[in-house]
Amino acid sequence: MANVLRNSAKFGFSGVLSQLSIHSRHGRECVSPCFSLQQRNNSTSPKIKVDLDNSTGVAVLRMQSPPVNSLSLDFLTEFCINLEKLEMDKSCRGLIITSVSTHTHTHTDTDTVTQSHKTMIHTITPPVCVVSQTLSKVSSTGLDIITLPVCVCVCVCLVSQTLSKVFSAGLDIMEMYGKSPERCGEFWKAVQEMWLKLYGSNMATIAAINGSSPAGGCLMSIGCDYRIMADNPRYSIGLNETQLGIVAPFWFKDTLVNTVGNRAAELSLELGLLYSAPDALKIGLVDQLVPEDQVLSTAQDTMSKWLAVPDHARQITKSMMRKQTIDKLLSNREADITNFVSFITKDSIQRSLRMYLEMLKSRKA
Ligand SMILES: CCCCC/C=C\CCCC/C=C/C(=O)SCCNC(=O)CCNC(=O)[C@H](O)C(C)(C)COP(=O)(O)OP(=O)(O)OC[C@H]1O[C@@H](n2cnc3c(N)ncnc32)[C@H](O)[C@@H]1OP(=O)(O)O
Repeated sequence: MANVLRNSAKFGFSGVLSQLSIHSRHGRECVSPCFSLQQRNNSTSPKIKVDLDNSTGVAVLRMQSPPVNSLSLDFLTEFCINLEKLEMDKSCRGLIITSVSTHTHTHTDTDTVTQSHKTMIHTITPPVCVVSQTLSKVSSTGLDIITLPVCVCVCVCLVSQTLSKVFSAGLDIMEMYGKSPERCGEFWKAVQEMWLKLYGSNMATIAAINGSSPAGGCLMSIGCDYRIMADNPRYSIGLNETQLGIVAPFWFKDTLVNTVGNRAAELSLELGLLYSAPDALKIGLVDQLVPEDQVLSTAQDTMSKWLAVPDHARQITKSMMRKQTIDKLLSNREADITNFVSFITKDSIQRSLRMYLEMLKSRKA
């Protein structure tokens, strides 16, 4: 654990703050007034909202990065900053990780809002000037000209963008597709950092899984001490990397083995299985199923049981269980980054990723 904390110190606040996103994948701007507003609301960053209840010592970290809480470099950086802050806050003993179902984003100055199926104008706060316009836009193929209705809002307006029913869609595939080796290396280092901080956390951690949680989303869940999942037939969870033509790294595999045992992990990884909530419960991938509207309250009740155990005893025991797995990555970090970069930049892997992305989009169409 100490190793983990020492290591994370390298990723100090000033360094990570300077990496904070200015643009999300969806081209939305996060300007500094938005950040300060979030701070007043006890949130520490735009893609993640954290509420620490000082009376219980329990923090709830809500992922709010539409459309699917994918783990981009920006997202991972913010996640690590938040974890680091909570870890250093002696009043925080427990952490619940979940996804919000609605994301509120603040825009300032002149802003263009495109009304798509995932975006709607939620509130417009006066003083505001709304001008209806027609926007001509060249599609990504460069062939079609499409016309979209837009509203141009001057001054301040609040926009609400709905998240899919996901906990997290895992690593942001766009971070692995068509990127330079340097950028891939930077991204992979952030993925490692997220796992090291979470798996090695001194806090008691509970994943309140209120949506689908494939691949990296599953890694985040099994990085916690306990998992409560919504009993919803639409949701699934698992390390499905092989289905994308990619391979789960050894520390993903080790975390899964530590959670469900060797045989279930072997089947699960080789076949790239995504489990329904009841099947995930059966193999021990999650610990408890509850109706969707009770996921967070159950996590809070469960957390009080975890916090009834004296911290030092729980932490030393956790370290004893996880240290070997953590140390294995710590002593192979650079080699793991090199492996990832050379694997992911291969033409054949890039082709697999492209086909997978196309499949995701065509499925929607
Ligand atoms: C031998 C040595 C090995 C060394 C190491 C090497 C290898 C690397 C290992 C890498 C490990 C990788 C881990 C990962 O996490 S990979 C990501 C895996 N994730 C998935 O497979 C999930 C894909 N997504 C879905 O299944 C669904 O989107 C959903 C999460 C179930 C939600 O479904 P739904 O509500 O219907 O939403 P849509 O499918 O319509 O998606 C909305 C938009 O979001 C885009 N999307 C979805 N997932 C991702 C993602 N992971 N990254 C980026 N973008 C994503 C989707 O395309 C839609 O975009 P659009 O609106 O622009 O069309």
